[in-house]
Amino acid sequence: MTLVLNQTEQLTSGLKAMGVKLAEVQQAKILRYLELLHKWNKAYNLTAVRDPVLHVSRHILDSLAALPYLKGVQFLDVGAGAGLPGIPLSIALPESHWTLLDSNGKKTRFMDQCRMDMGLPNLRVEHTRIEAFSPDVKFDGIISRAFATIGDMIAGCRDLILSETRIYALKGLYPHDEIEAMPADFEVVEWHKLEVPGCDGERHLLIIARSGNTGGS
Ligand SMILES: C[S@@+](CC[C@H](N)C(=O)[O-])C[C@H]1O[C@@H](n2cnc3c(N)ncnc32)[C@H](O)[C@@H]1O
Repeated sequence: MTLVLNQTEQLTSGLKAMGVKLAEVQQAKILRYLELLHKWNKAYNLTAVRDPVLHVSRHILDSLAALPYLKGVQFLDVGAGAGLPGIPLSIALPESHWTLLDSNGKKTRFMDQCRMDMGLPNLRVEHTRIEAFSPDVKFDGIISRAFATIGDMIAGCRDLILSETRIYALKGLYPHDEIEAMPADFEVVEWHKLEVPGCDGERHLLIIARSGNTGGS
């Protein structure tokens, strides 16, 4: 009970500090996700962050920090693991559609369990390697956190990246080397330094697109 209260308070104050408004039902879904993550992490090793007190800042608020910069309605989270950042973002953006993909069956089963338990009709889970994925939709945005270098992410997703697709890469330190090594037909169109309550260290969001895509909608 104490745990839930702590997480509730942390979530409420974190969202307020970030200027993110979520309805009560959305906040309840996020708290239920935290509960499931804590429960199944013990058995399935879903995230290296073991302390549930840190899950709010390191996982939920960190994921939601990308919220103001997302454009479009159809998103793919590559290497979503336990559902990050895709699950918090799909809860915050119920009108958009989210495909959460991972090659690890334990993790996709967990995400599917969350989808059913929490009632997330805008979420779809794919158990496959990104290189083998052939979707039946076009993505406006492809997002990842802690998945791969920018170059490897582009290589894995290349066939899914249309001229108007934006790639969102959540990073710790500013990835100078990765940007330098990026394929020549891609460019960084936006860079945002993120403030995440409760997270020490730097957080960056790089928005990348095929050259010539300014991201206007
Ligand atoms: C370090 S975890 C990050 C998970 C999550 N995005 C997060 O921030 O907590 C990287 C994930 O990428 C997945 N992965 C690695 N290579 C992949 C590939 N080629 N296709 C799909 N998933 C992959 C792994 O199974 C793992 O769950």
